[in-house]
Formats: sequence, C-alpha cells, structure tokens
Amino acid sequence: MKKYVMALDQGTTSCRAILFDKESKIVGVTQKEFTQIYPKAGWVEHDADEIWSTQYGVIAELIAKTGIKVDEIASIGITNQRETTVVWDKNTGKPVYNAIVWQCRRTTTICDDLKAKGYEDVVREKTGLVVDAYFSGTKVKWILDNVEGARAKAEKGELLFGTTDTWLIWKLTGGKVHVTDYSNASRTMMFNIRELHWDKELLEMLDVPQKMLPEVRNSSEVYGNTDAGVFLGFEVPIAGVAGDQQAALFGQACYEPGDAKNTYGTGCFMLMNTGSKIYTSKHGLLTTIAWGIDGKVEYALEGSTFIAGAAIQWLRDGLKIIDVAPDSEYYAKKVKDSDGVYFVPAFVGLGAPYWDMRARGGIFGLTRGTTKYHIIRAALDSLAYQTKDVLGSMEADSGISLKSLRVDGGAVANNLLMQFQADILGTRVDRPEIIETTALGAAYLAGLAVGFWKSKEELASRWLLDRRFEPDMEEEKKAKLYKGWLKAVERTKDWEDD
Ligand SMILES: Nc1ncnc2c1ncn2[C@@H]1O[C@H](COP(=O)(O)OP(=O)(O)O)[C@@H](O)[C@H]1O
Ligand SMILES: O=P(O)(O)OC[C@H](O)CO
Repeated sequence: MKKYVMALDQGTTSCRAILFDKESKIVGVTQKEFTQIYPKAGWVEHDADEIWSTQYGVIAELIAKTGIKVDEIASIGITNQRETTVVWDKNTGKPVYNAIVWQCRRTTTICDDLKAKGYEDVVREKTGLVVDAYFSGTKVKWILDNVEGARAKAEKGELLFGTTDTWLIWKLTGGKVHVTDYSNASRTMMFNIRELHWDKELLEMLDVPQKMLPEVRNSSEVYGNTDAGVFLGFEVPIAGVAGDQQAALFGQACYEPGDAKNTYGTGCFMLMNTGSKIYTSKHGLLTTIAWGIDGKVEYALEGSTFIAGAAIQWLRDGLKIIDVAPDSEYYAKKVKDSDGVYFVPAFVGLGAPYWDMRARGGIFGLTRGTTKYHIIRAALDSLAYQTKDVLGSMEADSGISLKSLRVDGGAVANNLLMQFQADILGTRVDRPEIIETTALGAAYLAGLAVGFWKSKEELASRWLLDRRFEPDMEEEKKAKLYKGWLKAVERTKDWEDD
C-alpha cells in the first residue's frame, strides 16, 4: 500500500528529503549542507556531483531513519534552487564545469553587452525577465565560451544543460530522462512564457544550441521511474517538479489570483498568483510561470531578493558574531531597535525592484554607541525592508492591496523578525504550521499526478495557521524608518568596478 510521498528539496545551501503522509503531515526530514565555492569576489559555484551525493545521502538516511519501505512511496516530487546551471557530458555523466549558482555575477558583462545590443525589451516580452546575471541563459553561454571544447561538443549534441531538478532526475533515472518543468524553464531567459517553447531568437542571442536543452513538461505528471539500480532497488515514479519558489506558492495553497506568499530562505522571494494573466511589471518585478498542470499554465508576479537568510549566515560564518542562526533573535532582542543602523546585504548586487548587478553591501549609520546587537538587529531588519520594497511594487503592479501575507522558509522561525515585518508593512503576517512549504508543494504536485491526493481543494483545506503577527507601529515611525532604508540602499548602488 502506498502511504507516503517523498519530496526532495535541493536548496542553495542544503539538500533535504522529506516524507509526507496522506494527511500532509511530516513523517521524517533529513538535511545536509554542501560546499559553497567562491572562486572570486561575486562568483558562486557548487559541485554538481556533490549536490547529487548529498541528495542521495539524505534520501537513504530518511528511509533508514523512518524505517519505511521504499515500495510504500507513491511518488517523488522535486523542488530546487532555480537558475543554477549544470552542463554535463551525456556519455560520461560528468559535469564539464562546476554548477554556476543563481547568485553568481560572472556574466555581468555579457548582460551589459546584451543590453547594449537592445535586447532588453525582447527578453522582457518573451520571458517576463530582466536582463540580469541571475538567470541561466548567460551562465550556459559562459560555460560554452570558457570551458575548452565545450561549444564543439554541445553543437554535436554531446552536452546536456539542466537546472538542478533536471540534473537530479537524470541521475535518479540512471541517465534516461532529460526534462524540466514550465516553472524552471521560465527562469532560464531562453523560454518563451507566452508560446511555451524554447525561443529560437533568444537561443541565437545567447549562442546556445537547442539540442542541449531539456524537454519542458507539466509540473505535475510522471516523467519516469527511478532506476532500481540507483534507487535502493525500486522503481518509484518521479511525478512532480517545480522551482522552489513556485513550489512554495503551491504548498501555501495560493491557488487563486491575488494569493501571495513570501519565502525567507537564502534569498527572499515573494510570489503572487496571477492565474492565466501575464502582468508586465512597471515596478521592477518579474513575470514567471507558477506551474503547468494538465497543459494549463498559470503565471505569477515575483519579487526576488538575493540575500535574506544568507545575511544571517554571514553574521555566523563571516563576522562570527553569532554561533547559529536562531541566536540572531536572542541578540537582537537585547536592543530596542537598530539605533539608526542600516545593513544593506547587497553582497551579490540588488535584485527586485532595483536590478543593480554592481551594487555591493554596506552598513550605514554607525556611531560610537553601535554594538554588535545593533548590527544583528539591522541585519534582521534588512529582510523586512527588502520585503517592503517588493510588496510596494507588487501592489502597484497588480492593483491588489494585500490583507495578509503568508510566509515560510527557515527564517520565519524568528518571531522578532516576523513582528517587525508586520509592523513595517502594516500588513498581517500569517505563519502556517508547516514552514517546509517548498517541500510540501513539490509533494503535492507529485501526489496529485498519481492520485495520492485528489484535488487542490482537498490540499487547500489542510492549510493551518501557526501564528498571526498583527501590525503595531505608528505610521510616522514606520515612514521614518523606511526613509532611512531607502537612503542606505541608494549608497550601495553601482559600487563595483569591473
Ligand atoms: N531563527 C532564524 N532567524 C533568522 N534566520 C534564520 C533562522 N533560522 C534560519 N535562518 C536562515 O534561514 C536560512 C535557511 O532557510 P531555508 O529555508 O532552509 O533556506 P534555503 O532553502 O535557501 O537553503 C538560512 O539562510 C538561515 O540563516
Ligand atoms: O535556495 P533558496 O530557497 O533560497 O531559493 C533560491 C531561488 O530559487 C533562486 O531563484
């Protein structure tokens, strides 16, 4: 009897495997971090083989830890850090270069060149994206231009490209299946989100051969079975795929136009479901595919903030002023506010709504009275301010004023941050019981495809509130604080010289 759906959450800093039962309850979770590689300032890479071995390790550990039988798993759903680019040799299965991570800025000058050639409008129109080093397209181009022999091999059809969903499916199926879903394809800057195909003009613009691209499929359907030789002796259907932010939107049951969520992980990503409508943002947001189910594609408006929880990791690993992320709340509570200190974590440039690839981080407003507690507090505040930047754009673009914001991701465990978020937005913040919403969304997509769950309505009825944070800050104070933030952001712009 099938009792579980397994979700694989391939995030920026860790791989997780999570088992959900029919009532959407978590039966077990395993997680392991993997190496972040920073070869130069502004460059970020992962070892794709390490991603695979880490993911495989947490799958095996989950099965051992929970004691379930593999044949009780109805299906597997995959969700992934988006845009991160893997190129591998079809015959040997070996990556030709490290995965270039979504945060990596090495293709800034390729983007400048595309802009100078006047491609911004066509990119916006066809892909819903802005020309930025964030997306996969220029990363693939960089690999083909810089890895010896890569372009010739790609042209002969010997190399494959994929985001990490595609890479994991290829590995899990023993090299048989090369696919992605609509939501991931929409982050590549090569996919036409209106006509739903890889776009010839964009591929020519980037000089990327179509043969290396995966087939684009629905977010909920059976793509293939795991190879028994690889997957602990069993063939289990892989039946759901979505980029992690779209999966979180699905897991938060944001199924109606106007429903929105904000995920606080490494970065912070706010998505609003816009149904079949394709909004073109006038305020620095992206248009993206939320998911495709039964051939019907739905869209979302997205505000992407590159550094959120990663700023807290930097307090831990870079400054070493906290030992673990939850310490940030403990120390921040020691002061009543940041005392005029602002921390703009533009470590890899600024995403929405500013889109400045050359911005770099800064801490402003320091005085002799500033302590590490103020800096920690300012780092937490920056997550909330960046969210306010994006929410303002979203309300302006959609004409919808949000009554409440559903939140998820690792950093929403921080109650101080959540209260400040509600205060600075002037909007209720709703934290659900399950904050592993990304994995839940992937599980839902995979479960729906094999009949484990019947409908989105059934899933929506299971959304449960853990805690609601009500706004409680005077307008004048809110305005003053936010003004300071905007001033600090201005100071970080256009910093890096090439
Ligand atoms: N209590 C906390 N307060 C603030 N940030 C936190 C807290 N717990 C975790 N984080 C941050 O959340 C992030 C982890 O969230 P997660 O959803 O697992 O991210 P990802 O999927 O991007 O790896 C880390 O960047 C970490 O610094
Ligand atoms: O790893 P996360 O959860 O911060 O998500 C990364 C995003 O998918 C990047 O677009």
